[in-house]
Amino acid sequence: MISLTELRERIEQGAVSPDAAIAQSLAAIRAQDKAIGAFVHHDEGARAQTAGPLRGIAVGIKDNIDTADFPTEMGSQIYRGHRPRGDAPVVMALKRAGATIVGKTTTTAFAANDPTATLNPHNQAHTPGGSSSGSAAAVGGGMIPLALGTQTGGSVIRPASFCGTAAIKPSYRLLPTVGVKCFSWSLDTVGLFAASVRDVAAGLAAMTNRPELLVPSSVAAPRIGVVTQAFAGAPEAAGAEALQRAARAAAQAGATVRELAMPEIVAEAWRIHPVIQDFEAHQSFAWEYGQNYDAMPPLLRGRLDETKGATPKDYDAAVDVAARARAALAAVFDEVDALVTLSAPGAAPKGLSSTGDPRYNRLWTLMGVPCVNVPTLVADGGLPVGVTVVAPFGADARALAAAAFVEAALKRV
Ligand SMILES: NC(=O)CC[C@H](N)C(=O)O
Repeated sequence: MISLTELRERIEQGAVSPDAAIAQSLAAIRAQDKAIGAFVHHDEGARAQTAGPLRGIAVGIKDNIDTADFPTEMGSQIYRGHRPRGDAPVVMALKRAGATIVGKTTTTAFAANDPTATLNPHNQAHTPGGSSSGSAAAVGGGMIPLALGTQTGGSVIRPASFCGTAAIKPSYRLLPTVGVKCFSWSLDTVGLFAASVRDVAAGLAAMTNRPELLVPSSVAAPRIGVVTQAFAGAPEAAGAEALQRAARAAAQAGATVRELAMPEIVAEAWRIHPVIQDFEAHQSFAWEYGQNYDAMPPLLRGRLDETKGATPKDYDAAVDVAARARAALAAVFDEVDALVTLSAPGAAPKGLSSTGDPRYNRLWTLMGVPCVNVPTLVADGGLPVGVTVVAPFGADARALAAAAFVEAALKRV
């Protein structure tokens, strides 16, 4: 993978020019993307900017995010050739920080569950995950140092785990979702993929102009609660092993580590995430579903067919559960600094019929809390498996620092 912070250091030292850094990514895309299929469109003529903390950094943007310089097709034939007039604010934030947008990365149609043709860069017989399939595969495959994705269920953290990249799903609304195709406005969150936790932090700090998000050179050992999310069912062997390994490594590095059960209302929030997602999706996709039914992606359409009966009363009750669960989860953090949990049930599933299961991701999306994927082990077939580090709402710096601690601890075992 291309490390953003290492590349930036080389650019600052004059060892590589910003244009050469962009050219390196374009060459990597040319060499690899025919096989992987991470990009929908990319610009062979992309050039570096001359100033800004992200100068020379080639970025891929998930194709459900508006760009003026590339079509934005949402992974759906309904939007074939669609070209927004302007850039989404998150794209402008990258440009203002000096980054170069080199292309648009594949998304499952409307960031739901109908798989793309993108392959996992570590093992082409497997899915890269979704819905941010192209962003995870492009960073994991060493084509670009930074990419944007979005998460409504588990669409940033899970593909990051499957493709062996670090990633952050920041606190809800830290990054604006204006100009992002809406799926569920209570859940949709823009996230970042990069090679390491420090790289992700550097990207987010530059985009938001919040240097406090950078990981300090030394991180104090955190108090960690390990959460198995038993309410979501048991993981596969590789998922369980990743969680154990991360917990053990953190403890050996000096962290206080203990298993933590979630309050019942938090488990209840896990159950009702789909009620909120699907009720809002019916409104978000009212035009596509109502006027383009036949062209809708089949899995998303089927899901909307199944959930047509949901009532405002069901939705309001779910919103109430979510609010109470957020308060209960905040209290959990009186006792620990961060949680460590599963990023996925196991390694990336074989084949391209599924992008994997978001069951260990969706609770945290609904809670709005920052989540960082830390690559943890490599399972059979060369497939990576990560864990998720979670911090309280608004404590993105703490999530990143704790994740960097776990990442460094894993390197020592
Ligand atoms: N965009 C999303 O996060 C929702 C898609 C789906 N629930 C998933 O996580 O795979």
